[in-house]
Amino acid sequence: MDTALNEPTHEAADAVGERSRRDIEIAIRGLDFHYNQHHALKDIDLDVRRHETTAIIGPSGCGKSTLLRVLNRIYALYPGQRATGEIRFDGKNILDARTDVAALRAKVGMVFQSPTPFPMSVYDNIAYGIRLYEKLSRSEMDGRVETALRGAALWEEVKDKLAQNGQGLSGGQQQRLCIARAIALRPQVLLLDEPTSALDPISTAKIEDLLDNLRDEYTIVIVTHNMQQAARVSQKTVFMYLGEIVETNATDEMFERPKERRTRDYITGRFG
Ligand SMILES: Nc1ncnc2c1ncn2[C@@H]1O[C@H](COP(=O)(O)OP(=O)(O)OP(=O)(O)O)[C@@H](O)[C@H]1O
Repeated sequence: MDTALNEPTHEAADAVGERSRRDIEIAIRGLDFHYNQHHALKDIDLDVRRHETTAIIGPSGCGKSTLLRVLNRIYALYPGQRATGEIRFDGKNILDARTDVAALRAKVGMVFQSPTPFPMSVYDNIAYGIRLYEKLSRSEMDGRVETALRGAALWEEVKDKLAQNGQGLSGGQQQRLCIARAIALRPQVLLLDEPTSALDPISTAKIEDLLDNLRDEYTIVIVTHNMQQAARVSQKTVFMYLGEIVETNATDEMFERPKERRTRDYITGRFG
């Protein structure tokens, strides 16, 4: 009797299942990716949890950037690149041919390895993308630009230089400008492909702090070669090797008690 009383009811178990489904921002199932004949991602299954930072690590060429590029379908700009399987986001499979790719890219923003500000003013770097999607008054736009720059921890450094060319900022400031540009569109997900690899340690620390704050509002997926960085910024880590996911785990677990020998070898620097 006691046991029966202590066992969770089906309703309770369903409620837990429902809650954990709601916590998943992106559910990837059976994802394969080809660059023409090259099979770069093989049968990937992964849940990306909401308001968490997921780090993707693994040796060069294992498919980290490819996986990131599939999540906002940026690959679709290139002929010969194709993805099959399912990536469920916002209740739809984004690989479906009917997906509105422009709307998807507004919801799933991307920041690249090298800072890529547009050759225009700091202000217009932010306003440009917003204007593609929304018609705002000048004062509304001013507010959105300021909010985005504050969100990227850049406002104090550029508030008196909004008319200056964005390409004239320091490398670290340019990368935060790119983050501001992405969050100005109010995305749900931010994808970052080695965002600090071109930056000095102080700029890197600023971006890492920023990522910690951004997690309150966004779901973040970051590709990094730097294992200390993965350990510092993420809650979940994915280790990839030769186009497959070898291991996915809570970041602390992954670095303290890797389950797979290949993960252990990689994080202890035996290959990669
Ligand atoms: N445009 C392309 N055409 C053909 N093959 C490609 C292309 N881009 C990447 N690949 C191949 O796909 C595989 C995965 O590449 P990807 O860039 O995703 O790896 P990665 O883990 O991000 O590597 P790195 O850490 O060096 O950036 C590699 O074998 C790579 O050579």
